[in-house]
Amino acid sequence: MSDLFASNEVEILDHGQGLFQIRNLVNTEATMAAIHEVAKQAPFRHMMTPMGHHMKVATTNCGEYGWIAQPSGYGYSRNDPESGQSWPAMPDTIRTISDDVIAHLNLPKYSPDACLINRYDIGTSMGRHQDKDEANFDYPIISVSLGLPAIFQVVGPKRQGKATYYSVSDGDVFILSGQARLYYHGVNTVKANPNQPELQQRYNLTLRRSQP
Ligand SMILES: O=C(O)CCC(=O)C(=O)O
Ligand SMILES: [Fe+2]
Repeated sequence: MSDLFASNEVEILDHGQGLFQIRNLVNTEATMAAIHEVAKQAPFRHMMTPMGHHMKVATTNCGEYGWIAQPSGYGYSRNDPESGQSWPAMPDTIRTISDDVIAHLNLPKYSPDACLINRYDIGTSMGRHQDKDEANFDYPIISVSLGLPAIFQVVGPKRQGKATYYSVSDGDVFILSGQARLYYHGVNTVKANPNQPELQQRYNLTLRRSQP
C-alpha cells in the first residue's frame, strides 16, 4: 500500500508498561453527536481549581459520577455542581467504546461509571498530572481523542523527568493500565491543522471507574 494514504484500519500499539494505543477504534461522528447531546444538558465550563485558577480545558461529564475540580478539592460527584442535577447518563455510543477496548486488549471486564469530557480550544494544553481520584487503580483509564490531533506525553511515576511523546488523532484511544495506571501524563498545546481548517477543537473523553 502506498504511504500517501493514511490507514483507517484499527491498529493496536503496545507501548509497554501497560500503555496501549488503539488507532481508529472509535466511530467519531456518532461519538461527537453524543458529546453534543451531553453538553446540552451539562454545558462545558472552566472549573475552578483548589489553587484558585480556572482550568484551561473546558469540561463536562456523563455517567453516574463526574470528576470535578472545586475550590475545596478534586473528586467525583453524583451531581453537576452548576445545576445540582445528576450528570447526563452515559450514552451507549460512549459506553461501548470501553467494551471494545476491553475486547481488543483482553483486559478484565469492568464497567466505567464516569466519563470526563474535555474540550481543548486551539492553544490549550494540559499539565502533567496523575489520575488518582478513583477508588481502585486496578481499573484502567481509557482516553479517547476526537477532532484536532494532539501530542500526549507520558512521564512515569514521578512528575519530573523526560516524557515520551505519542501522537493521538481523531478516533484513537489511549489506555493507561497496570504499572502505567498512575503515571504522570499531559497534553502539549493543541495546534490548528492547516489541512483541516474547519477543525477548531480537540475533544477528549476519559472513561473511568470512580467507585470500588
Ligand atoms: O486529553 C487527553 O488526552 C488527556 C486528558 C487527561 O489526562 C485527563 O482528563 O485526566
Ligand atoms: Fe489524566
